[in-house]
Amino acid sequence: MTRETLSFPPTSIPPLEPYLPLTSPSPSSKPHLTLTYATSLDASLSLAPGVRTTLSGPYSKSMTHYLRTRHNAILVGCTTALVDNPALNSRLGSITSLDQQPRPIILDPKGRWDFTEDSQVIRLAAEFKGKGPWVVTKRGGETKERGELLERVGGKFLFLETGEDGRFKWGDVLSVLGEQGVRSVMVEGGGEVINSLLIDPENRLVDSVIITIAPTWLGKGGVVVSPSRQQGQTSQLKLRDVSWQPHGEDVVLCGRILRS
Ligand SMILES: NC(=O)C1=CN([C@@H]2O[C@H](COP(=O)(O)OP(=O)(O)OC[C@H]3O[C@@H](n4cnc5c(N)ncnc54)[C@H](O)[C@@H]3O)[C@@H](O)[C@H]2O)C=CC1
Ligand SMILES: Nc1nc(O)c(N)c(N[C@@H]2O[C@H](COP(=O)(O)O)[C@@H](O)[C@H]2O)n1
Repeated sequence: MTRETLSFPPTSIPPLEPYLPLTSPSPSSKPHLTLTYATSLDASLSLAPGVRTTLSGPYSKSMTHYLRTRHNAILVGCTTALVDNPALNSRLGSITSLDQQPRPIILDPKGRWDFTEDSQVIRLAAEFKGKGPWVVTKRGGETKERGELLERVGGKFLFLETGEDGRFKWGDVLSVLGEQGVRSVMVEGGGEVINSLLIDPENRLVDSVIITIAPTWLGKGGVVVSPSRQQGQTSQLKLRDVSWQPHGEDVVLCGRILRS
């Protein structure tokens, strides 16, 4: 498939800068986590689970590709990897080396992502247009064949234990990525990934939020961002240091989570 080449105007960078990871972070700190996704006016990420849905217009899309160059890694859940067959690289025309590409990370505790050499992210890594993905799984979620395929394109499996809910603790995910030298990660989705991140009790993991809001309603039945309220919770989950930036017909909301 021929992919487009994008450009992001340098004048659009300064308003984003306060929300982006430091270029020389302390090696001991946890990786900077930017939560970034595109949503409809009714908080949907897609029309339905399994339906890849374009929300970003051309300007906010190029912003996302710029953000991808400013993070060491880009993380999605295995349903997104399965249904979207995403590229997870940056297609900015200004990219000159593989070092500028983010490392794709797929959360896949049960080994559901059935990637082959034709999967976009694998093919692009083989063509040096993206880095080989790291698949975070539970022991038993890997196969020898998939491990070999990942290794051929510079990727690998990373192993973590899950809790009783079958999920990884987000703190463990960030620790294992930190041990691998990742200093910044942008989490793109999908719904389960974002909602599970937002119910973290202390909200100390998300450093900044950059959300593209598209002028459209997707209607009921979509994959919605709406974290479950914790038992007895009466407070709202709010943002601070908020800025709104128009990008074409979309608006980009930047902020940090207000900690209680
Ligand atoms: N508009 C946007 O910016 C984006 C839209 N999407 C859309 O989202 C939809 C997919 O979302 P969902 O169905 O909610 O699936 P998802 O992409 O969040 O993946 C869910 C799976 O990821 C794994 N997972 C999630 N959190 C985990 C955790 N804490 N520990 C361990 N494993 C974890 C589990 O295996 C779970 O079944 C797709 O339709 C996709 O197109 C996805 C990313 C961005
Ligand atoms: N920023 C943004 N806008 C949209 O309209 C989207 N549908 C998404 N989806 C996310 O981007 C991934 C696709 O990436 P590639 O273009 O294939 O590299 C998709 O899997 C979602 O994570 N994002």
